[in-house]
Amino acid sequence: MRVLVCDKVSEKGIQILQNAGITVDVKLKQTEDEIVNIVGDYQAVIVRSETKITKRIIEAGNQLKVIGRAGVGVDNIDVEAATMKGIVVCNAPEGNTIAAAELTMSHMLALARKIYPAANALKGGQWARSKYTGVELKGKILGILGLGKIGSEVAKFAQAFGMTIYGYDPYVTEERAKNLGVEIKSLEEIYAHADFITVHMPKTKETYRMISTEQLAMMKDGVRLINCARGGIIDEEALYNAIVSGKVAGAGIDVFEKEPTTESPLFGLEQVLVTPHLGASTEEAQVNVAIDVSEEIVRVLHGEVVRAAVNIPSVKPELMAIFAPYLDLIERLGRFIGQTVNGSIEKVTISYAGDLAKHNLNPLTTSFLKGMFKPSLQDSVNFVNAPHVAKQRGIKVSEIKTGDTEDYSNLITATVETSKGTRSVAGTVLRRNRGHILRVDDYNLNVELEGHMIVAPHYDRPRIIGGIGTVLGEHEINIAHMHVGRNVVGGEAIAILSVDAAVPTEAVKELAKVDGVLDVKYVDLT
Ligand SMILES: NC(=O)c1ccc[n+]([C@@H]2O[C@H](COP(=O)([O-])OP(=O)(O)OC[C@H]3O[C@@H](n4cnc5c(N)ncnc54)[C@H](O)[C@@H]3O)[C@@H](O)[C@H]2O)c1
Ligand SMILES: O=C(O)[C@H](O)COP(=O)(O)O
Repeated sequence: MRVLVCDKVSEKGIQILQNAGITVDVKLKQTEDEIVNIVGDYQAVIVRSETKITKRIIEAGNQLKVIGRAGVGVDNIDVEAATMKGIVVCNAPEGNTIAAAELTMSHMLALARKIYPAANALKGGQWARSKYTGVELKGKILGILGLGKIGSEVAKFAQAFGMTIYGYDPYVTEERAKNLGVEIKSLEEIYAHADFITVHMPKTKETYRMISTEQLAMMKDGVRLINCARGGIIDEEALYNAIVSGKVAGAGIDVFEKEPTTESPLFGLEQVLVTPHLGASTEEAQVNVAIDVSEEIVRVLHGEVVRAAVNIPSVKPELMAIFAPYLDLIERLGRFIGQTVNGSIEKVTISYAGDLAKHNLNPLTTSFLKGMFKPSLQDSVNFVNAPHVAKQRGIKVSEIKTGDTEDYSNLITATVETSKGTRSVAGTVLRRNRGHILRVDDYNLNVELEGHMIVAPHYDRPRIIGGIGTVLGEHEINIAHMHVGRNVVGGEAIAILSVDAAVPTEAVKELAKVDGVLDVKYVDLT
């Protein structure tokens, strides 16, 4: 296995990959074309924020299984293109939190005390004390937009300086904010009252230029702004104008709309303190993120559970112990359905009953979809792209949590509606963690979901089962188990056979001709 490292990462991470038997090629500062030419030889790529992993690169990466970001932001990776190709995108979400929060505080303190212009003046030969009188943080209001990992750390640091913290984050509860000592406020309230405002959210359609001329005008005179998150969240031109007009007293900017950059009107203003995207650039953070992303890449390449994938649901290890047998069961239910329905699939409803229903069931539903598409899409569908394949095909997927476990500790029922009808299967995990199918449509049964199976709805009358046995015998296929489910004597019934070998298409056709057999499907669960 080979990993291509496109941006500078700590040796500690590279050692982890090498110790796992992975060949590591470090090729820095490559153009898109250069990467396109070589990426086909690699199963994994590692980047920081410099190298852009574009759709072209992803399309050329025929063996790519994972793109690792040694850091937080994945806006330099075309995650959608990776997802559609079934490539895991993972990051190192925690390793540089403290580094970025400390840089934010550095900017805040430096702005408050005018350290940058004062230092420059002194080095330029001016002993100008009164010109560089600053303000204190104590007693001031800090507005934090984005109360995730870094925003939360900044809140803690700033409280230690005696600041009052106002926070805005539509995805954070009042309870969590209260625990952090943050007062949740609207954006308007923050703009009206904050002495310092710092942004800590990802760059999205919603956050791009979310602080522009209109918002700056709503702010308190003399406000100081900090952006150590992503370039473009604060509109650079609007900021420039607001500083020149005197509305904004200062700004600390670590990230820019266009990177790298060595030219910006902001660089000409002494009230602006700039750093070249140094938020994560501490020795400690670089070791942390390199280790985290490398371990994640080893896990992906070894087929283990991924912890920090941004495009698949990750499962905590303790939950994984509960989920593991059900992930296997539900994938098999999906494969069973995928091979037994007629017509094109329009809707999938999965009902979960029992203790399982307490958890986020996204990984289980994804596993079902992966299994359902597997017979038609083979290896082009995986845990990463299965929900997107469903969406792309216009298939509606929903989950229901119910209480009725029918005496099993957990029961999963999947119902698939197609252009030609509905198929429903229910299953659970029984002895030795084996997945069992307990119901097909209205028929109750109990069959282990494995190996080669035949599903044959038929009329409940003599000689049909015998006819099926004769055909299989003629093809030298041994029957291991057989279960027949029926609801009304003489009505319709279903036969589910477990057989010891693959059933050739010819045999399936012959089985379908047995008088009284309504349909025959061969299910391969090997
Ligand atoms: N300067 C650097 O070198 C550096 C280093 C690390 C991280 N970062 C960047 O800092 C930012 C925050 O990183 P993090 O690790 O704290 O991420 P995080 O995911 O833990 O937190 C981001 C927070 O932003 C919130 N959010 C999303 N949209 C929002 C909106 N419209 N308004 C308000 N809040 C919103 C989310 O709910 C979340 O709580 C990211 O953009 C990351 O890329 C920069
Ligand atoms: O999102 C991040 O983790 C930071 O922006 C750090 O980027 P870097 O790894 O290029 O320093």
